[in-house]
Amino acid sequence: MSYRYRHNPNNNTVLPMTEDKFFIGVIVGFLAKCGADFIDRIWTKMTKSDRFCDSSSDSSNNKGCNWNGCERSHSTDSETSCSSSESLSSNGEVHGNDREIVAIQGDKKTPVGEESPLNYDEIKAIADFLLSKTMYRCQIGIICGSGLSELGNLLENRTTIHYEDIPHFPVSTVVGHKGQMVIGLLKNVPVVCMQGRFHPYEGYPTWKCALPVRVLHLMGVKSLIISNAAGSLMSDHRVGDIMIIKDHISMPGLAGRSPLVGSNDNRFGTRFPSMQGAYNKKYREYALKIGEEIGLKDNIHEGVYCMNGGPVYETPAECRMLLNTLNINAVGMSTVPEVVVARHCGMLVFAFSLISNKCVMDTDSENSPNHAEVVAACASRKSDLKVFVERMVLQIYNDLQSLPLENDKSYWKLLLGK
Ligand SMILES: O=P(O)(O)O[C@@H]1C[C@H](O)[C@@H](CO)O1
Ligand SMILES: Nc1nc2[nH]cnc2c(=O)[nH]1
Repeated sequence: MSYRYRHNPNNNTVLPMTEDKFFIGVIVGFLAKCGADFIDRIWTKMTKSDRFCDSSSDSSNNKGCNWNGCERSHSTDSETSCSSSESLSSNGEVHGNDREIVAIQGDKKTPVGEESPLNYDEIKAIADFLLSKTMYRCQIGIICGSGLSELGNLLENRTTIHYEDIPHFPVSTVVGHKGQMVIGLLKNVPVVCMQGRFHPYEGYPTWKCALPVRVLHLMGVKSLIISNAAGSLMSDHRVGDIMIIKDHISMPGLAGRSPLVGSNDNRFGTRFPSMQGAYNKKYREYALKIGEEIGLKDNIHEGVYCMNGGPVYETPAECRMLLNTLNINAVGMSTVPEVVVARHCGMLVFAFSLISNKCVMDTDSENSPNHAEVVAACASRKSDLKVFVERMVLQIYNDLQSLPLENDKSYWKLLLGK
């Protein structure tokens, strides 16, 4: 009988063992190692990249990961791979990689944090994709606020593109935001209309809330009509009134959440854009005039809009502060990132709030705002808004036809005011 020797680490001796026992030991050791590797691979797959980037059945929530976390092919950033540095917390709730942070609730993923903005080429690719779906070349864009999506249904001969079918695009998660882009004719004017927007409280960074504006810019849009639902702080405003926005205060912007945070691409605009005259004066004058002409003289106002982060509505104490200290007229949770990005790239902006509720100033009041009322208030004004927006589109379109050519210096003077 031949012997092999085995080291006993307990007492540092060498024990003899028969050759057949030795080979059985080698085979058992080999199988144990393979088993451990296999389990390790399965565990890694479950907890890291595959689970993080897998497409789940819920398209509304996995989109951010699929398009933006893993499949972005044009990025100049070398860290686009989805398995770069994700981590799973012990309670399984928050994952992150260099691209984005995703909150997991059950099997749904919501983007909650940092992700680098799309670059020029990526945004151009989205614009080209959308242009390939239509023969219209639109100079006017419309963004519909909560409950205001009906405006898009006015378009004739329209093409509808759902946000989930647009590469790199976020998806709408808020009631009253349809989540689709329509391109067609409004009073014979080619118009592109966003039926639904994105808000920071949905988990989107502000650059992503404003991403569609850059897309519209690269599609050729020159003037943007932006609508929102807002709570009014003014005693002379009524639910259903229109407030033409003349200026804004941006709570997220002042807190460092500007949509322009990050590297600046001069092809879009300058590093330090001015927001002076952001809300085009001529357009505001047209709107007041049109409002009067269509019988809304007592229902149309001008004012300053404040963007809050939401999703909570303001407390009565906050409402008193916004009115008495900051002189704000109406408050909402959107619009400003879109305006900032639009002005950065030289678009002309007209924005208005549909007053959907009166802000409650009294701490002991029984009244409180809710989203169903907000959406209903906007819907109840739809026929007036239809006429108002149609008239604005015609007026803006007429003006655009008399704009100088883009390579003329006076073009940029007109657009940027300098
Ligand atoms: O998208 P907008 O600003 O029109 O929607 C407002 C703000 C919140 O999203 C929602 C609150 O009711 O309405
Ligand atoms: N922040 C805020 N947003 C709104 N959107 C519609 N109404 C309101 C409101 O009262 N406050």
